[in-house]
Amino acid sequence: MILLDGKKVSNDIKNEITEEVKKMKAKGEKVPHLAAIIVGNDGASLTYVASKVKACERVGFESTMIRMSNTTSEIELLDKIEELNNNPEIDGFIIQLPLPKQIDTQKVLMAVDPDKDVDGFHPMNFGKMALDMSTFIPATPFGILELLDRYNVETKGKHTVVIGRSHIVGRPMSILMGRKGFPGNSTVTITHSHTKNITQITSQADIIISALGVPNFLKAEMVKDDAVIIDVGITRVVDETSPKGYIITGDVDFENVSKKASFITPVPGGVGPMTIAMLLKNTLLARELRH
Ligand SMILES: Nc1nc2c(c(=O)[nH]1)N[C@@H](CN(C=O)c1ccc(C(=O)N[C@@H](CCC(=O)O)C(=O)O)cc1)CN2
Repeated sequence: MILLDGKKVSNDIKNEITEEVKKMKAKGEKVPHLAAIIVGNDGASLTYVASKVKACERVGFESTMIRMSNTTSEIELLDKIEELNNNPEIDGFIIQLPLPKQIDTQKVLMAVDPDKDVDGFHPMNFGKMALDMSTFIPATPFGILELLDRYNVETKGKHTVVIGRSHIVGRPMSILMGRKGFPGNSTVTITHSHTKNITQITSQADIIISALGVPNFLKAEMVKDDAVIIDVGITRVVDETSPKGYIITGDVDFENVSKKASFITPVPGGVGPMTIAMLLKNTLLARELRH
């Protein structure tokens, strides 16, 4: 079994981006600037945005974090988005998800200038991705493609089963794994909460990408020998004995599934760190497209 080490690969990517930024600085160019809007006080979301800001500092990007209260109205958020759309200093920005209930997420994401949409969530960018056009690919699926690429995991002609159909991971992942090129060219099945007899489907898969958010959902008996396992789950499970009071748990029963897998991502240290690295890549791309 080979561990797909997202922590290591994301560090490699950050080092590569740092070199690009040094070249920009040497030419007297302005460095990429990422902004992140966070609405509310969700602990996990605050951690992720803090990691994004830290990653920007590490590679030499500028960053701006905008905190808005939990009671922010949709109009107030749309005004802030308009401000960022029109701010020439900002190359790309994200709105950290999930958003509080009073805000229509889809409406908000559609308000982002597609050229600054470094999360790749705007329908125009999603459509471009589906049509194999060059665009911002959502960071988590982009990170998974990069991991498969850097570890030379064969995807052509394989059967990929995606568990979960979220707009952020499952849906784009299913499109990307089936597209022409590498990684891709695989035959994709997408499963969700209404899928019947899921074990029958997962046990035929060469590659399983689980983005369900149910701790230890994928058991060894659901997986065939030598399958490639990508675990996108990052659930915080209460654990009084750990210093933080919780442990991060993936969708995959790692201890048992890893004994059968050919390649597997750990949680933590797998797909999560790749998400941040690929957001930086998208921000670099946004900067290049604007200049
Ligand atoms: N606007 C967005 N919102 C959300 C996205 C996104 O891509 N754009 N994805 C997730 C959250 N996310 C980034 O925003 C994210 C999740 C997890 C990690 C990560 O590095 N996880 C670590 C564990 C960290 C921990 O202690 O909690 C790991 O897996 O090793 C990074 C980014 C939803 N929202």
